[in-house]
Amino acid sequence: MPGRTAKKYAKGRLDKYYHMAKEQGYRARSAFKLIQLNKKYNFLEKSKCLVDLCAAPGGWLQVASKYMPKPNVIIGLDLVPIKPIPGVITHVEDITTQKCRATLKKELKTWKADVFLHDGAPNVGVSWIQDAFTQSELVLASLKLATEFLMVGGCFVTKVFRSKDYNKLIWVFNQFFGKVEATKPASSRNVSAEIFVVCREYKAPKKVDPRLLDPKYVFKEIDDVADEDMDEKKKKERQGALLNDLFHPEKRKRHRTGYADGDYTLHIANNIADFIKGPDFLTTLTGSNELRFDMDDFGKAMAEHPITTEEIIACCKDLKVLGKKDFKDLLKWRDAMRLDLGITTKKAAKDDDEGEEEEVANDPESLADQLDAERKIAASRQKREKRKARERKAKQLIKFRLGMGTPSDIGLDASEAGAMGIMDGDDEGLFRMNGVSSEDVKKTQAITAAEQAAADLMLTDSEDDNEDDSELDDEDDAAEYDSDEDVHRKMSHLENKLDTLYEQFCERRIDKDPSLRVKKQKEGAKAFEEWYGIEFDNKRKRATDDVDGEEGAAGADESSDFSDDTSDDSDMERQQRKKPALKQVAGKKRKATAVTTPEAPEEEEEDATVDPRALSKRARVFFDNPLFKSLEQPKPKPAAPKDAKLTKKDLFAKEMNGTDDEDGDSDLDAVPTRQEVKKNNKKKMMIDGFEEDSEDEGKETNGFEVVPAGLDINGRPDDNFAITTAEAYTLAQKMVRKSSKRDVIDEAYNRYAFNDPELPDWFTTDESRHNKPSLPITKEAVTIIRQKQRSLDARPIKKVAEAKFRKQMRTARRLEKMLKKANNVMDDEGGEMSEKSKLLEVSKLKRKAKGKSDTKKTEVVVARGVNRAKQGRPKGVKGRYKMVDPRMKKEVRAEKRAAKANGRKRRK
Ligand SMILES: C[S@@+](CC[C@H](N)C(=O)[O-])C[C@H]1O[C@@H](n2cnc3c(N)ncnc32)[C@H](O)[C@@H]1O
Repeated sequence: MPGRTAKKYAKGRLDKYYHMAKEQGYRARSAFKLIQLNKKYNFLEKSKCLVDLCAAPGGWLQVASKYMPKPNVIIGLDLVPIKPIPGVITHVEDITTQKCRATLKKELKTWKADVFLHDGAPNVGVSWIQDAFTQSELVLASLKLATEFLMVGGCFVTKVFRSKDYNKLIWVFNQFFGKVEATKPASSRNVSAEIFVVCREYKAPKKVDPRLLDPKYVFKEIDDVADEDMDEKKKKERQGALLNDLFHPEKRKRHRTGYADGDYTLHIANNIADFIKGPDFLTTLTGSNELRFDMDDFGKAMAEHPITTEEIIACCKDLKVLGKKDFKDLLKWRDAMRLDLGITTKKAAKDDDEGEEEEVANDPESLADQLDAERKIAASRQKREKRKARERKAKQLIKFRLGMGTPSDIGLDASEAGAMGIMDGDDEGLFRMNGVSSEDVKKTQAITAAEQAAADLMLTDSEDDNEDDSELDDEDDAAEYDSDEDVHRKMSHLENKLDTLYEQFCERRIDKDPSLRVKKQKEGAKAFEEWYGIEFDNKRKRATDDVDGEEGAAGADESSDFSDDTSDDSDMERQQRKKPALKQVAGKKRKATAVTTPEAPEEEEEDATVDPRALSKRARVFFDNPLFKSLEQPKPKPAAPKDAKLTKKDLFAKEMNGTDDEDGDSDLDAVPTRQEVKKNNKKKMMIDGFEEDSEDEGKETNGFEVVPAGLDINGRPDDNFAITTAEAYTLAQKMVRKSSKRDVIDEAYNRYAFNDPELPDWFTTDESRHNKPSLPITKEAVTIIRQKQRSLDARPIKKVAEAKFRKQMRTARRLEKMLKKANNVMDDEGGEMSEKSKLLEVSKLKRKAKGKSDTKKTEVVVARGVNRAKQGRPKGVKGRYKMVDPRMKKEVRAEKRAAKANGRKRRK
């Protein structure tokens, strides 16, 4: 894109020297080149006459005028006019012409210049080679002028380009000057091929050899001499090197002496005739980008020659992309063409071929080397492909791990998947800590193993035998996870360890924190109650109260169930003997789904081992589910003697831990159906899901003590069972209607209801904080509950009522006393008091009893506002009063303070 390149180039030009030149008022950034050259060689300070060739726009002239001592003569010449600079003479001249010489002579007259500057650069537009050549010509032209008008010891500063002419120019300079130094000032861009040569101590020879200043001679003669001097051996060496460059361009050596000959442009096109006829055809071939057939008639004839194939023409169009074979074809074509044209004979051609073959054979890259190199390339390509395949596989494994692929994606077929533990069709996405299926375990292990293998692959890709290693690894992994039992064993071992550690952690925490201990106990009791019902807890409470009696002692023991295992055992044994059916309550909650049917036979009712009254509301709701109706009730088995010995706590612990014995099924058989519950309780009164047996109140029936729910004055269950929350109210409302009741029951089977009892403790503990259903509430329910709460709040609290009562009592006592005294006064047996004084005394006592003092209070009224300067009773004041003004109040206080202080002084 030319636009972009131009922009970039222009931008790159705006460097710091550009900005500095702008700031300091120089016309060109090149001014700094002269400043830096002068800084190094100090030629301006001691010169009085200076000639600047190719001076436009005048940057160097500005510098010269600034640094040269005054008065001075500064002459500037250029092809283009230079804007006037004070004290500087400028002319429009071509420095290569005689006219320019005449102008200069006219200006200088008999003077000789101290310094000659030349910063000429050919105007661009022609080819680079042409530019370079003209530059060299310009240099020689400027040198020619300098040799004519420079004074002895004078200085000549010129710009040259690092080209094949560079050394020749330096040689010429050395013929005229005592000191010749090439330098590149910092302000000269590195990308520029320009270099500045400072020639000092001009020798001013009386006779100048015109050939030294003739470009044709200077640049040609030396080249020809060199070619002639080149002996046969060197020629062969050069040819060999050129062939090497052709066949192995990647090994081509850089020309460190300067720019490669002719390598000035990006694209070099030469005439095909030079290649066919020229003696230095190899140089032409290596130094060209293109060999053109259209430069002259010879070329055109060559293009149409029958030997010239289209391939040859195509090859000649872009030589830089050709390979070894193409170059060989080109050389063969050249030989054939030369033979055909009669330039060479067959014998000479044969000799040439031999020579060429010899060169090729002498080439350091022999065929064996080439084969070796090619083998290396093939091996590295293979390695690269292997690495890429491994990386691809690893990526797919990661994808699979993230659930974005299938085992087939990672190149595992069914058997491999099986071996590695990846099961097809396994859609269980979640891993469980407990009860992990063998499939899950295998899958996890396989993924881990596969990931490990992938990591190994990624890490060791540089090794040749990596693949073998990884294969071995895979085999090892497969062998490692061959056995399900092994996997189970390992997993359960790990889980046990984890559980143990968690339990230890919990215990330590509870030991440290007493509040946690209390909480834990409460939770234990609550959980127990959740399952067995509140009766057991009530019994425990009662037993605690009844410590003195025999029963009380037993109860006390029972109450210690929660802390002492041994006492609990003995006591519960007794309980078990009494109520063998109790143990049948035990069973896993989730297993209980396989329990009873409503159509259970009559005789089985007797074996209904659990009294539903003993169950909590939650447990009953669970077992009352209509789902159980459809299940067949298996025949109950007699209670196992082992279980009979178990205590309630043991049973509870068993259930809470989810551990079960072989008799688990029989336990489950004992859970009663709703019909059984109804039959068992048909003589009993049901109150809000809790029963009361008035006859058996306080007694133990069917293994559980039945404690009646309290009733309020309206005969409704007391506050323990009252609807106190908006949730309960909403629920109750729903339960009234048949359809909504069904919904409630259905909704009760939610994810919160059936927690997997096999989940680890640490998980359930954490979950219990958040795993609660949010029950729906209605606006109406909220309003009712609020009103209820308000009415409750309106009632006086106990303490206030007590305080009021105490006050009343005190008043009553006071009145009693007063009455006694009043009676005494009235009975004045001595007759010392008059009737009037008796009345006065009685009324005084009366007031005293009421807590009122005799002395009337005097109200102090400040005389401000409406009362300011008011005579008589102030507004709105009854009884005694005293008018004061704010000032007086302060003065009175001050007086009091002073009096007090005086009194103290006097006392001292
Ligand atoms: C790089 S500029 C010189 C800048 C100058 N040194 C400065 O500081 O302002 C090169 C100049 O050489 C001039 N030039 C090229 N060929 C010339 C020739 N044959 N005769 C005179 N001037 C020539 C161009 O016109 C151009 O202005």
